[in-house]
Amino acid sequence: MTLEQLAAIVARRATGEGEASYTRTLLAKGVAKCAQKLGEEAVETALAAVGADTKAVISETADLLYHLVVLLQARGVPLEDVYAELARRTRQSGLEEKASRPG
Ligand SMILES: N=c1c2ncn([C@@H]3O[C@H](COP(=O)(O)OP(=O)(O)OP(=O)(O)O)[C@@H](O)[C@H]3O)c2ncn1[C@@H]1O[C@H](COP(=O)(O)O)[C@@H](O)[C@H]1O
Repeated sequence: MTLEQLAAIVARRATGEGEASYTRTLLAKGVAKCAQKLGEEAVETALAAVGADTKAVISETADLLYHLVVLLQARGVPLEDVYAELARRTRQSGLEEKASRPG
């Protein structure tokens, strides 16, 4: 499952009718609740990262990424815009690398 696939599922949950969905319930609570959940999952991921249980790191990271995608949906920010920002930074750091190389 990629972030794009997850974002597509989350977007469908946001607009779709039908059976109960954790995602739809969370989105209905608004941006502040989604942000709070993201913060909680970030702390849980950080705590897992300094522990010994690698499976916990993976599981908490999956929770974190899911809640990040939900928050972006709640704020109306497309994943593509985040990718574009990452790409912009990559180009910049590439130029800096070249500029700092001797010769
Ligand atoms: N990846 C996830 C995912 N990761 C975590 N979670 C849910 O996130 C919740 C977080 O657990 P917590 O104990 O922190 O939260 P809680 O106490 O239940 O809720 P709060 O009262 O704190 O808000 C759990 O209910 C998890 O099931 C997820 N729920 C959904 N997805 C994806 O979203 C898709 C749509 O899911 P539904 O909206 O449930 O259909 C699924 O097919 C998955 O791909």
